Amino acid sequence: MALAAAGRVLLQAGSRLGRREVVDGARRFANKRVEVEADEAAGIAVMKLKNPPVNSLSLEFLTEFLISLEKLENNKNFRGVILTSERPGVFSAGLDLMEMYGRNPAHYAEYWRAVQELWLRLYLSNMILVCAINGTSPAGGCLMALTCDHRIMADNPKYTIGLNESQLGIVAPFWFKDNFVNTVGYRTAEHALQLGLLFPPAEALKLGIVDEVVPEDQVHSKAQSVMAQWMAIPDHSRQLTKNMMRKAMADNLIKQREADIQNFVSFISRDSIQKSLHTYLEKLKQKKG
Ligand SMILES: CC/C=C\C/C=C\C/C=C\C=C\CC(=O)SCCNC(=O)CCNC(=O)[C@H](O)C(C)(C)COP(=O)(O)OP(=O)(O)OC[C@H]1O[C@@H](n2cnc3c(N)ncnc32)[C@H](O)[C@@H]1OP(=O)(O)O
Repeated sequence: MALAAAGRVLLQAGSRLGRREVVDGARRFANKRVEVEADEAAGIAVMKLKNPPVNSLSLEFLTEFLISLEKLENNKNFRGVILTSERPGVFSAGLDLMEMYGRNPAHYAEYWRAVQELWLRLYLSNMILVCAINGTSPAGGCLMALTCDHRIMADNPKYTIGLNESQLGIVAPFWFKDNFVNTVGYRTAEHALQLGLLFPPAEALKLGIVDEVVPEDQVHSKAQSVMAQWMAIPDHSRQLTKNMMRKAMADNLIKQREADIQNFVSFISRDSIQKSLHTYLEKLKQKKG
């Protein structure tokens, strides 16, 4: 119920944005920040993140992404989604720092609800989610990948993935942490989260953050072939199994969703945390100069 209500709010927000949907022969639809190549006959869609320059998860991006995902969820012909970036090199730079810096508490609360919604929708999706990680994927970008059923990363040592929040002076929320612990195990998570480590593909594979590392030009074909394997499993048994594995963790957030929002708002509003974010943003700018 809570999920459905939040979804409606996002849909309303989406229509307020007034984006015109572009339909290309029923096989492709797009809003400004997400491109969907939908092969209804095959039952597979490719969702490409396209929020330049670095696919940060801004409020507008989250709204558009959730609307696109919901369209696919509502069409029973779609059984699988491949998530990837329209801009190879960066899968996603994670949460948009500008949504968490210098804003007011009401904005922080609205933003955090949308971030929660993204995680819940992806984590509990009945569809098969395969992540084709064709670039760097820190923090919230890594979280998106962690919600998927299978992760394939491009074999480029320049790309990294992980939860680096502590390097920014912020803390990965408990549900980021739970998703990570369930993927890599407690000790690895404890170590990586405290240090805010980002891992290149070979190490990410060793730790189980990703399931496969393949040459960069094969990420998409590999994602398609993995999807074909998963599609061969009957939906009902796969979905019931997925739900059995994931429901408890998602319920843990659902039951304390409002408290989590309040925690986030009071944490992110602290002067010391705003100062840390300021320093980090300056560092990002200086890197350029
Ligand atoms: C007690 C606890 C209670 C509650 C929990 C509390 C808090 C939890 C809070 C939050 C959790 C947050 C999770 C996150 O996802 S935080 C985001 C982490 N992301 C990063 O650290 C990535 C930062 N970016 C980079 O490292 C690089 O940009 C890159 C490697 C992704 C890409 O490098 P490039 O060289 O290709 O591009 P840049 O020149 O660096 O960037 C271009 C442009 O984009 C801006 N930018 C980069 N990342 C972000 C971002 N995440 N959000 C907003 N903007 C971003 C960057 O500043 C440049 O802007 P300008 O062109 O200079 O304007």
